[in-house]
Amino acid sequence: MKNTLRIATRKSPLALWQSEHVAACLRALHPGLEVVLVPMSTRGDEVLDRSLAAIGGKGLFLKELELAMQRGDADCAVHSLKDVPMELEPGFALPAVLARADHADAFVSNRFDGIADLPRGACVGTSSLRRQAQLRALRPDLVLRDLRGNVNTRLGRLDAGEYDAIVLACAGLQRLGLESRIRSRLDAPDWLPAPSQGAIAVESLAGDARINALLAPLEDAPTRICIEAERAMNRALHGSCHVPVAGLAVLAGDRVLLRGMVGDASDGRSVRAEAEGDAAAPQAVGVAVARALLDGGAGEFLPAVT
Ligand SMILES: NCc1[nH]cc(CCC(=O)O)c1CC(=O)O
Repeated sequence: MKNTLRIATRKSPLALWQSEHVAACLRALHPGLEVVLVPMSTRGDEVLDRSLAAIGGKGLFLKELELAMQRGDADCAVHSLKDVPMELEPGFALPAVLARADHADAFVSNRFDGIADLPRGACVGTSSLRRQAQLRALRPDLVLRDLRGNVNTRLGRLDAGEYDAIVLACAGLQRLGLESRIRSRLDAPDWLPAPSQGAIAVESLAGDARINALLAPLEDAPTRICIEAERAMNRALHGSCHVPVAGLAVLAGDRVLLRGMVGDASDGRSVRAEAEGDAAAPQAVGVAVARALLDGGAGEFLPAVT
């Protein structure tokens, strides 16, 4: 068998950048390995006129890529980890999470430097319930409008004057060479990103030992610790793109500190909690923060937690 590894990827510029990045890392790690991309379209990319929540958000960007792996048309898939559901489909694994890039959100505008500078009633574009909840909490007067599509599409609509400002992930802008569009970083502790924001993960068939051995050296251990805490919190809250859950873990030596937030996108009320624990057991920290959030009343903002 030829020494080849095929990466299934979405076709958006950001997805292609991320997959090319993983391909370049793999070529450097394994001289002689031929690494090719298999670009494909997913439902999440095609349906742009409805919110992700309305078309059944969960795994929307993954399904077609997983089917390609199951058919044997691809060996692995590259994802933004924040778009990966908390529970993978049976038979799939995440053998590698790469070193996290910038985790923060970006305030992007052609006229204003930050949220505090927006005039009363200004219009901000974002379809993320998490971003909407945090904007509402800071500025109840803002008009929040949906904004979907890939990063370039969203910037184009800002530039066309449809919004006074939009919120995007810093990591996506940086990867696409658009860092100069960031007017200010929205960062912890005041503003929290999506769990796993800024981290790239590689998905594969759990039983594919040859591929998983090739992917293993891409892993970044500190990033894995942080995202395990964030994803355990999100899992315990039944978090998904239907739910405004935010969270960020940071490592300090052998300790991991996790901050979490659950909010209401319509009225800006929110609950926050944080916990610290042993970096050897990050999921316990995630569960502790989820419990503290629920004790603080977060259940009211969550559809399905029992
Ligand atoms: N929801 C789409 C998405 N998924 C991952 C990123 C950014 C890159 C990352 O978080 O790693 C983006 C764009 C955005 O939120 O602005």
